[in-house]
Formats: sequence, structure tokens, C-alpha cells
Amino acid sequence: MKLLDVQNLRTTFHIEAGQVQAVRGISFHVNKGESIGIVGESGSGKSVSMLSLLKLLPSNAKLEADSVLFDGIELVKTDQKAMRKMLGNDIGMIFQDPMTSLNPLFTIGEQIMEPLRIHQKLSKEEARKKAIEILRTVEIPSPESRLKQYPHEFSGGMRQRVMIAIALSCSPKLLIADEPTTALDVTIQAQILDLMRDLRNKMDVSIVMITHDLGVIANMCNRIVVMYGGTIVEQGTTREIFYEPKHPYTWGLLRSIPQFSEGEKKKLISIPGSPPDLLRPPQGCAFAARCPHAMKICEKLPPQQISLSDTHQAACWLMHPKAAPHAKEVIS
Ligand SMILES: Nc1ncnc2c1ncn2[C@@H]1O[C@H](COP(=O)(O)OP(=O)(O)OP(=O)(O)O)[C@@H](O)[C@H]1O
Repeated sequence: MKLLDVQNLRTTFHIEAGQVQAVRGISFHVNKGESIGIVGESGSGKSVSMLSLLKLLPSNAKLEADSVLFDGIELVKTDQKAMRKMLGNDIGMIFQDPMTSLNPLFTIGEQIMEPLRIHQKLSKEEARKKAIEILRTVEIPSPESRLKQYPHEFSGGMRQRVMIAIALSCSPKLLIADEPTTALDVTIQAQILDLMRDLRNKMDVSIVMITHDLGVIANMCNRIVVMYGGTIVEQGTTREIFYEPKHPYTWGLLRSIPQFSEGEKKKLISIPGSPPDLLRPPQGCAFAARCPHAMKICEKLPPQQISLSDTHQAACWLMHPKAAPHAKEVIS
């Protein structure tokens, strides 16, 4: 059953130089209880897509969509006030850098208790009890004394645990995590991902995890959406994306995951070239200029999404039934 269903979302920023077409018609969904990963290089439109659904865009942005259904409610028609109520109640968010999201002037306890008092109308004592309980859930030791401390008294990993606690305190149906572990070192990163996986199972929350690193979501997400140049180039189950990837950009992302074999570090292959300028997006496939397999048509016309299974779609001319025989060899 779908919790979030996004159809043809477009976001444009009006700047002096013209219009930045940051998100160019994306459609995807999140089922109840599942985790999806949105992956792509910097500037591919991952964060703007999420901020668009939540109507958290700056005033120079224009948002259009055929439909954005969240738990049966059409968000395209929902006003800012209702949206704000939904945020922190039905939808929780975690960002990359907890230090910018936490207020340095208030204790951790005050910051966890505030949404509980506002959204769930709990008394001060009830909110304190709930805050202790939730700090325990995110595995912060001695929660009673930790409540009285300020953000700077916590390590980076602990601060991110606090952010997760705040995001989950009102038992949201959906948790959006934007690069939640990027600022942390590898060991702490793994601990936070383990924690999020545990919480998803315990709390029955759906998760959208935004990242530029496919490796981060391999063990965490059921499905993966691959974004490039403001479009979705491929989406499928984690198995389909890792074992049967069909888009040359996904191949590039997979080659750029660090792999260790018998203690030896394999060479990392990055994708040559740079992402398209979204002020003047390319006419055809956004990836054509960097694609080693690009054909003439790739530069002229955007490829349509082709369904490979009920769960797997990719937008690439190589898969077109009329593509030349060499294209079929590349793709198989
Ligand atoms: N306020 C803004 N005004 C103009 N352009 C913007 C604004 N915010 C984002 N953009 C542009 O929208 C595009 C998509 O940005 P977005 O932040 O969604 O990318 P991303 O994939 O999340 O990358 P990152 O991982 O670096 O955050 C980029 O080209 C970015 O420059």
C-alpha cells in the first residue's frame, strides 16, 4: 500500500540568470513500512525534490505536480499552515549536519520536548518522560542527565541520534533523512545506519534516505531511485539496481562504490565529466554528454521510462526495441 505517491513533480528556481529547472518531472512512490533510497551526484535534485513535496522551498521557487498523495491527502492542494502541522507530526526530517538543526541555546531536553508539547499537547512532565524514553530508544546512555545538556556537549554521532529522536518523537508515518551520515566518520556512520534500520522495524515508519553514496543504502533500503540532472534515470528494488542495473549512469555509480577484496582496496572509478547545467538543461538524455554509449538520438530526444518488471524502470535509449544490435549487447 502506497504511503506517498508523487506524479510528475517539477520545481523551477527563478534567478537573475534565468530559470534553474532543478526537478524535471519525477514520479515515484513509497510503500507503507518500506525504506527507499534516492541516490545521485550533488546537484541532481534529490534534496529539492523532498523540500518540494514538503513545501519548504524559498520564495523564488515554483512547484508544479500532477499529484502528490501522502496517506490519502493531496499535498499539492494543502496550504502552508496545514503542511506545517503535518511536518513533525506525520512526517519527520533529519538533515546532514545536526549542529545547524539543533539550537545551541537550548538544552537537548527542551528541544525534544517542544514538538511533543506542541503536536501531542503533552504536559511538561509527560513530555519529559517521553523524551527520556525516546533518548533510550536511540541508545543514548544516561538519558535523564543528558536531557539537561546543550548540543555542544554531544559528539557528532550523538547529536545525530538526538536529531533522529526529535524526528521520531511524534511517531511519524514517514521519515525523510537527507544525507544523515555524510558528516560522520565511517564507524559512527555504520552505527547510525544500524540504528535507523532497527527503528524502522520497531516503529513501523517508512523512510526516504537521500544520499550520493549507493553503498550507504545497500543494506538499508528496499528500493532505490537513481536521479540525474533533475530526472529519475532508473528505479528498482535494491537487488535490481545492484545486480541488473540498466542505465549507464547507475553503472557509473556502482563502479564508484569503494570495495574491499581480501584486504586490498580496489581502484575507484569516478564518472568523467560534470553534471548538466540546469539553467540550460540538455534537450535529450541528461546523461548523454557523459555516457560512453551515447547514440545520436540520446542528444536529441529525452528517453521514455521503460518497464523491465513491475518494480524496475529505466529511461535509456539503449533499451529501446528499435535500438541498434550493438546497443542490445551493451545493455545485456
Ligand atoms: N534556492 C535555489 N536557487 C537556485 N537554484 C537552486 C536553489 N536550491 C537548489 N538549486 C539548484 O537545484 C539543483 C538541485 O539541487 P539539490 O540540492 O536538490 O541537489 P542534490 O542532488 O540534493 O545535491 P546535494 O547532495 O549537493 O544537496 C542544483 O542545480 C542547485 O544548484
